[in-house]
Amino acid sequence: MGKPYRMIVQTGILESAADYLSELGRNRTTGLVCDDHTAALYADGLTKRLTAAGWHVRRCVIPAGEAHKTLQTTADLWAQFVEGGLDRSSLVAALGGGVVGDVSGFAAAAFLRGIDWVNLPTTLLAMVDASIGGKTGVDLPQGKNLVGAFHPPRMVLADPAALSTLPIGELRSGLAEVVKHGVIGDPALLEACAEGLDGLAGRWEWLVRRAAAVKVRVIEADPFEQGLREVLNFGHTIGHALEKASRYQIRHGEAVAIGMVVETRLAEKLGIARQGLSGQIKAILTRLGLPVEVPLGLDTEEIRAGLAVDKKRRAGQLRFSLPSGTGQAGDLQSVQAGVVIPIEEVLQEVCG
Ligand SMILES: NC(=O)c1ccc[n+]([C@@H]2O[C@H](COP(=O)([O-])OP(=O)(O)OC[C@H]3O[C@@H](n4cnc5c(N)ncnc54)[C@H](O)[C@@H]3O)[C@@H](O)[C@H]2O)c1
Ligand SMILES: O=C(O)C(=O)C[C@@H](O)[C@H](O)[C@H](O)COP(=O)(O)O
Ligand SMILES: [Zn+2]
Repeated sequence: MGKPYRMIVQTGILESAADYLSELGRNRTTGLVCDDHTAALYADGLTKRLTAAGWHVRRCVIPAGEAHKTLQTTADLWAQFVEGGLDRSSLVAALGGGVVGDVSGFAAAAFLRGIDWVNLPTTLLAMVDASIGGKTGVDLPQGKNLVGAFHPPRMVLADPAALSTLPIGELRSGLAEVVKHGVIGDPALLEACAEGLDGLAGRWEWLVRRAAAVKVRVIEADPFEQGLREVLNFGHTIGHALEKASRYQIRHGEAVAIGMVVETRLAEKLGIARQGLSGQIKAILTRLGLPVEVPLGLDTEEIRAGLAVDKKRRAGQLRFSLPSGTGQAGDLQSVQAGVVIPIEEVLQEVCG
């Protein structure tokens, strides 16, 4: 296990990020990694405050979007780190969503054989999921997240105030992972999500804390995915294949939403899930405005190719993390990992 690190969820915390980061050492250089959008929205304020606190800030901007979660973007970042004079005492600070976090963390993991980084998540998805647990990495043309490293951040500061500028489609995408965490281990999250977006107004800090807490429980028990952590992949075996087959036109959370419904139908057919569970999950996702059906027009062979490279496979067999019911508070037993299903059966369910 890496060094323990703090995650703080607090509205307005980005305003005092410099104070928190200074706990990790002073007068250091930070490579502040943002994408086009977070650079325009949040980088100036943060740079000013970090500079006032004695940090030397080198801003490194990457293009926004999953299509840029690549080795090329990582190589561009490494070049910016060198030009910016980053050394082994420097700190990479990822200011953005899951894409910025995954690429920055991976760049930090390999730069000079590994330097510290912190995560300042600005999307709901990154606050409740991507910023936690140290999975970093990039996509290859062959599939999602195929290259990466476990490299936990030194600190995570999540500021729900940043959600005020987040486009609604991105907010919905993050809610899919909240629903996933609800199924894994917190019925209160599912009840809140069943109220729809209007019912969540004014409750974002509560929601982020509660959803993040489920992931924290899982990764504390199994940081390097030796077993239990695979439950966090519920919806992802199919979700990742759909993302790739859509050339990343489907957002990660949207693909996971569809993946959770289809994978729960498979669980019902296998007798793992009680009948009606897929309908219950589908109703909550629909209420949140998330897609629940595989879009027409995706190429079956592309989906097959995406499934075939899933990282949970063993000896050529696809393994799924499937729910039996919805989680009980304090219990992480509702999703069963390692369920083997033949690819033709899966494609039949996905493509009809
Ligand atoms: N490492 C992990 O454990 C983990 C977990 C879940 C997901 N992921 C990965 O995370 C990625 C998805 O993350 P995401 O949904 O945050 O996507 P993203 O990083 O692409 O962000 C979505 C969009 O929102 C913009 N944005 C970010 N913050 C904003 C703000 N506050 N206001 C306005 N716009 C803002 C971004 O520029 C981008 O256009 C996927 O690559 C997925 O594989 C990783
Ligand atoms: O942290 C995990 O473990 C997860 O599975 C969380 C997922 O939501 C996330 O999308 C993750 O990036 C998937 O990891 P992968 O190992 O399937 O690439
Ligand atoms: Zn995910």
